Amino acid sequence: MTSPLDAELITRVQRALGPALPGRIAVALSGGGDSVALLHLMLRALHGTGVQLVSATVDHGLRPEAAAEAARAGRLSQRLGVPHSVLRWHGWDRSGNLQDRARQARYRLLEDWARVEGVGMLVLGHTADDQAETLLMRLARASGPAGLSGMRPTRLQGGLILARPLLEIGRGALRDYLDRQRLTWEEDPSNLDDRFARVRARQALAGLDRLGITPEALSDVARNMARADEALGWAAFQAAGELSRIIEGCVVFEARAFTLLPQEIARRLLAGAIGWIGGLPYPPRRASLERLLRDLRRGGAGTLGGCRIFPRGRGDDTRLWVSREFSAIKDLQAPPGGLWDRRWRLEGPPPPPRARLAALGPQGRLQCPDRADSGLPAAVLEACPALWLGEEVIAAPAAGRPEGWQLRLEGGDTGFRAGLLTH
Ligand SMILES: Nc1ncnc2c1ncn2[C@@H]1O[C@H](COP(=O)(O)OP(=O)(O)OP(=O)(O)O)[C@@H](O)[C@H]1O
Repeated sequence: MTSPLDAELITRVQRALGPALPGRIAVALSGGGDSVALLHLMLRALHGTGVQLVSATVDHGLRPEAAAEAARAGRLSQRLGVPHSVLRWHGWDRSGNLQDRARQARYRLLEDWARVEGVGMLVLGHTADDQAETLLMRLARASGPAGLSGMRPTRLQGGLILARPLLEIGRGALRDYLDRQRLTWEEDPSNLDDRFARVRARQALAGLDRLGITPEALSDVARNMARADEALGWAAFQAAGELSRIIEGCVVFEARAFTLLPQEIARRLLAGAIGWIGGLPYPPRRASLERLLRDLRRGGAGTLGGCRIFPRGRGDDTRLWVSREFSAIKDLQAPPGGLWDRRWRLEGPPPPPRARLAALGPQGRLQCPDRADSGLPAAVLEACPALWLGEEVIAAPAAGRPEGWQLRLEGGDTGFRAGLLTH
């Protein structure tokens, strides 16, 4: 018999998973209470669907008892009829922040394993309490709507769906479930270590309850913010369609219309353009972007994230260019057929031996007598790729010297606009 409390949890998990399920789903099983509850609830939520469940535990090899814990998690999984794998991390080279490195390694190991196993969805045991702690930590960083959206319930990562079906369920309800099912779990000692911001956030949350700031309320805030963030992304996408063009890999805005945009939309467009051109792993910081926007609104220029941002033209014809910054790529080289600056290829006849791709730069620009015909600003030309042999430019298609060569933007020029929807 399924109790009403259990039935409600199962329904909430089913609703979070959605109707379109892949043939194989994997549970990231740390062995802690949340993911043990997740494994058990997934089994019941998927009963009768024909979906095959598997699980894996990452042994980071950082605590002596970790291997035994992973083995215990494995035995529990097998006992429930769910095939289990242990994934070992050997990679810490004592550089960087251990927690961060371990987390990145964990996600990578789990994702790689899931792909090999033919898994379409990997589920993680983050709860409403984890979400609330994340939100508190982001408040401390004065995040905007994107940051305050917290962790997303689902995310597509290289063809694999990462899902968090417990994200709106409190840890307390899960502990009660574990007790009712007589399931046992491991306590992670780092959960009590208040050197970690997350642990301090958890302790602070206990005091906020009296104000009605509960994990559930914060998790609702995250959901509301996610919707607002999505709408802002959509508005930025629309605005980009109306007032931007891609020219030689630069994003070019109509300056007047750009300065009339709401600040948040202008900030997103600028962050999107800089992210796309500069290939940054993280968007530029909000404060730097706002400073730059203020300068641009006054007719100024600036550099940020390996890009140069400047106005050109007069009156209503003024355009705002976001271009690669020459000094950020001046030492970058690639073989002629290779990818240069992550996004450019030069296609053409067989190149002479020892030819190389590099930025045209100020020296190269002077070797292109027809450069003015391109109508491109000097800063743009200097940051464009050219084919060099020693000190000589042998082709620079953007600067009026194609010599049978063509520049191609890897992935086309839709990346800028598409990125506005996903960030
Ligand atoms: N060692 C592990 N092996 C397998 N899955 C794990 C492991 N550690 C964590 N997970 C998965 O990640 C979920 C969240 O755990 P935890 O909050 O410790 O991880 P995290 O990835 O560090 O979270 P965050 O990204 O919020 O820092 C767990 O419920 C579980 O599904």
